[in-house]
Amino acid sequence: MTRCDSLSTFSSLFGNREARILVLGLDNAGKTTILYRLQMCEVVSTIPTIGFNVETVQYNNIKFQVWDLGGQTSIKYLLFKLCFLRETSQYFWLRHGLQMKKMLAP
Ligand SMILES: Nc1nc2c(ncn2[C@@H]2O[C@H](COP(=O)(O)OP(=O)(O)OP(=O)(O)O)[C@@H](O)[C@H]2O)c(=O)[nH]1
Ligand SMILES: [Mg+2]
Repeated sequence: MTRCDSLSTFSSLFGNREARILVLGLDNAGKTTILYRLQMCEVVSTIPTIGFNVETVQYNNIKFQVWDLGGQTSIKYLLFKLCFLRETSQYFWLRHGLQMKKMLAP
């Protein structure tokens, strides 16, 4: 899927407006890779995200503010709270099937 294909899919969800997207997932799921793939059309090498990355991605008339939240357990539940408390247009939980057990662990 190209960058434009991906953004076109997102834009069909939001229509013509600004949108804030929260990308959630376990560590090493590929969240930061997706963020920079959308923004720069490149697959960049990443390191584990401490805290978050936030970038703006423009596509046609739509401005996406994409929040990529580090998946480390210590901040995972804080970020969940943020997700529900703040005004967020959409959020995505990025997961790998083999990580379900880890996600469900206390
Ligand atoms: N094979 C494969 N590897 C991927 C893919 N997406 C990301 N990776 C690799 O997975 C590793 C982790 O990617 P990140 O984007 O840093 O993962 P993350 O979800 O941001 O991780 P945290 O910041 O720790 O929460 C990197 O080595 C990426 O190159 C994918 O679609 N396929
Ligand atoms: Mg990351």
